[in-house]
Formats: sequence, C-alpha cells, structure tokens
Amino acid sequence: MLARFMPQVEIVERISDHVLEPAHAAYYSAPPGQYLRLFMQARKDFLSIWRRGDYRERVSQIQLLGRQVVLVNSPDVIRDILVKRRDNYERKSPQMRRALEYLLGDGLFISDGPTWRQRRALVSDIVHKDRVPAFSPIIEQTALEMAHRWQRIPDRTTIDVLPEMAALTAEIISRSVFGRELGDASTTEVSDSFTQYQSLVDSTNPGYFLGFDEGLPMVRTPALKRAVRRLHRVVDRIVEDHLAGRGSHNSMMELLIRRQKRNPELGLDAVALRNEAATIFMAGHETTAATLTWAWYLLARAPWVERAVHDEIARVCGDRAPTLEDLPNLHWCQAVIDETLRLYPPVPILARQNREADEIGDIRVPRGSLILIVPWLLHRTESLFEAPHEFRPERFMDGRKPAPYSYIPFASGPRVCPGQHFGLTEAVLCLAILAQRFRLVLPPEQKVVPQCRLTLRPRDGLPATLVHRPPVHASAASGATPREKTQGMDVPAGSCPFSA
Ligand code: HEM
Repeated sequence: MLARFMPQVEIVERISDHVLEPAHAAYYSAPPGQYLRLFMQARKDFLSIWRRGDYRERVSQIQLLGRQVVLVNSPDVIRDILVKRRDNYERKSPQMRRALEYLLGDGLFISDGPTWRQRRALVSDIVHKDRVPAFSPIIEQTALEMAHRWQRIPDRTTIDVLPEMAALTAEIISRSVFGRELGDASTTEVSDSFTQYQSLVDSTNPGYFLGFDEGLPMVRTPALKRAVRRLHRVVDRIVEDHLAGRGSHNSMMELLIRRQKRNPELGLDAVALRNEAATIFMAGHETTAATLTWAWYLLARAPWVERAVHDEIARVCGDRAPTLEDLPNLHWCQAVIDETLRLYPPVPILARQNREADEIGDIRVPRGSLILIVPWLLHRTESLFEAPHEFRPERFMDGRKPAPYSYIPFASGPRVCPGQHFGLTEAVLCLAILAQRFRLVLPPEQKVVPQCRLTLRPRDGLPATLVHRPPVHASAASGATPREKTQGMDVPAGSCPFSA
C-alpha cells in the first residue's frame, strides 16, 4: 500500500561522442494533485519532484496542506527577493532552522535579525577572500598529503570518492578553524558526527505544513543526541584550549576570540564560539566535499574534458605540484568546478520564510509562507543555459558568464556564502593537485543517483578505480615556475593525517 506513495526515482544519464548528460532525476510525472505522494517523495529526495514545467523561467505556487509554497525560478524575481526585498526574506525556512538548531544553536547559518547581522560581519571578515592566501598553504599541504597516501594505494584499487573528499575537506577546514593540533581522531569524530546528524534529521518538518508557523522542534532521538554530544565534546575542548591561550595562533577560532577580546559587546561566550566554529566547519566542509566528488564523477564520464584538464596542468605546472599562484592559469580546472556547481549545486535549495505578507509576481503570499529558490532548477533552465542538462565547462571559459542571478551556487544578496572564495580556491586547487597524479575511473554500468539531503550528494557514494598517472616529463613544463615549498609529492613521513 505504502509503496504506491513511495515511487522509485528514474535516473537519466546519456553519454555519446563528446556529449555527456550526467545523472539527474527524470521529470516527475505522477498525476497532479497527489500531494501525499509528492510529500513522501520529497522526504526521500527533494530533487525528484519537479515536473518539466518547473524547469522554466517563472514563478509558481502550490498549496501543501495548510501552507503556501512559492517556487521562484526567474532571475529578476530572485534578485527582488534576495537583494531588493531582502529584509522580508532574510529568514531561513523553519525546516532549515529546526533541522540544524540542535547542532548549531544560534550559529550564523540559521540565525536572523540582530544576532545574524552582528555575527555575519564577524564571520565574513574571518573567511573573507583577502584571508584566503593565508590559508592556502593548509589547502596545498593537506591535498599533497592525500596525494601521498593515494600514491601508496596499489594502482587500480577501488576507493569510494565521497568519503575520501569528505576526509580531505574536513581536514582542511578543521586545520583552518581549529588549528593544526586537532589531530586525526578528533577530525574524524567531528566529521563523522556531522555525517551521522545529517542522515538522521528530517528536513521536511510536517508540523509546519499542518499550521505551525515556526515548525515543530525535531524529536531528539538517542542517536541524534549521541551525534550532537560527540561533536560538542570535541569542539568545546578546542574552545576551552583557545580561551586558555593554548590554541593555534593563526586559526579562525583564534581570530574569533581576538575579535571578542577587542569588542566585548559581541558577547561571544564559549557556546557562541562553539556554534560559529561548528557552523563554519559544517558550511565549509560538506559543500566543498560534494563539489569535488561531483567533479570527479563528471571527469570520469567525459574523458575529452579530463584530457584537457591533464594537458593544462602539465602545461602550467610541469612536474611540480599546482599552487595558489597557478590558479589564474588553470582555466579548465576552474571551468570544470564552475560547471560542476551549475549541474550539482551542493546547496540545491534556498528556502526562506517571509516575515510580512507580500506579492511575488502576481501571486499573493501570506506571511510565513515557504519561498523556494532552487538552484537545481534554475541552473537547468533552457532559456538561461543552452543544453542545460549537458556537461559543458566551455560555457564558463573565454570570459563567458551566465546572466545575472541565473547562476547562484553560493546564493546571492546579504546571505551570500561568505566562504565563496575559500571554497572555490580549495576545490580548484585540490582538483588540480590530485588530477596531476591520478585518474578516477567509473565502470560504464555504474549507477550514480543524485540525492538531496541537507546537501546534494551521490546517494550511494562514488566507488571508483584509482589509477596512477605517469609522472609528467620536464619537456611538457613550458613556462612552469617551480616553487620550493610544494615541489614534488614528498611529505615528511608521519605527518600524513590520512595514514592508515
Ligand atoms: C563550494 C563550496 C561552497 C558552496 C557551494 C557554498 C554554498 C553556500 C550557500 C548556497 C550558502 C547560502 C545558503 C542559504 O542562503 O540558504 C552558504 C552559506 C554559508 N557558507 Fe558557504 N559554500 C561553500 C563553501 C563555504 C566555505 C569554504 C565556508 C567557510 C570557510 C562557507 C561558509 C558559509 C557560511 C558561514 C554561510 C552562512 C552565511 C549566512 O547565513 O550569512 N561556505 N554557502
């Protein structure tokens, strides 16, 4: 009986000569009006409920039980909401707030009003693009350590790319936020507890659709409590160490504490420090891990793009490892990440709740409605992107750019991702460093199923064969300028956090 309401998701993936339409859910085709079925499917995967018509530039609405849901898929109206009328739409949806409040408290990602304004200025400054060069040695070194570990894995071994990328980005963000001294065991503890939390939360909040404007608090099951306790235990210890002057001097945590000492009116006590640190960790780790995983999938399915990436890295870097200074010349690597973020935006849904009644297009919207801006749909809208389901990194090359507000993997307006430059730098650099030495190969018959939980990931991970690439000969290194610091792949023995 229930099976009728839990339909299987049909996945489309097409590959032919130099054309790749990577995995995505087929258009939803159940008869209109079956809201229970729609709701059940959304609980399973939010990206599989869209009809062909939803992939058009327009504003539409549905009534889901007692709640109006407005879907905004037009760049002009998105600008209106995220920028021009931002005060009315600054607030995250009750689903998002309720799903994360237990873990993040009043952390920036889910706070609003005066708390959000004050913390936003603080956190933006700490992860700002001007600080990225200071953190880039952490990115380079950690990616090289992973390359070093991969080097020791026998050629053509199967690995799961998703947890590998999650470990890489967790280590990078953890060293950036907490400092180097966190240690393997604690990093694993932090990232495992996030993963577990994500698998346990229900982000649909049925109570909201039944009339509770603020949604209902999530049931705190023993498993959920354990995940939160694990995370808080590690982060609290780090906060304590930093407050006692035992922390790493260049970490983001230290910057937060210094700022608090200079501006006591910020009122950042130990719990607020934990909330902001956990927020930056979560926001910066999941998203970049998903981006890199999807990029490997796309490269594996589009060998013609993979070749262009390899040629470019060889031309720009020769046999030394890519560094921050190379990024302006790694056009293919950059375009692959840009196109990955278009096809698989790690945050595929931006959900807001309007404070006051309003009109969006010609739709009257009562206060407390659910406003959905869905980068997944927007980025695949035909009037905005030619052949929108196809993987074509070239659309981001030679100065070509999408139309304003049609490409928003980092959102836009005052709540735009403050870690955008950090995330982009990290993704391009990690891809270049690893792609220089390795390929990841997927069997043609392997099914990849995109699934949206809090972020967009391949549902069953991404098992792939790790293939070692031969070293590049110096003759390919035209114009490469070696830099002593990260030359070659040698990393001191024992310093690798990924060593088994
Ligand atoms: C490719 C990587 C990343 C992507 C695609 C991404 C995407 C996003 C998006 C879409 C939002 C807004 C969500 C919404 O409005 O509902 C966001 C917010 C945020 N991101 Fe990122 N992000 C990435 C990397 C990072 C990194 C590396 C950091 C930190 C170092 C970071 C820190 C944050 C924070 C703190 C917020 C909350 C901002 C606020 O609510 O004011 N992100 N991110």
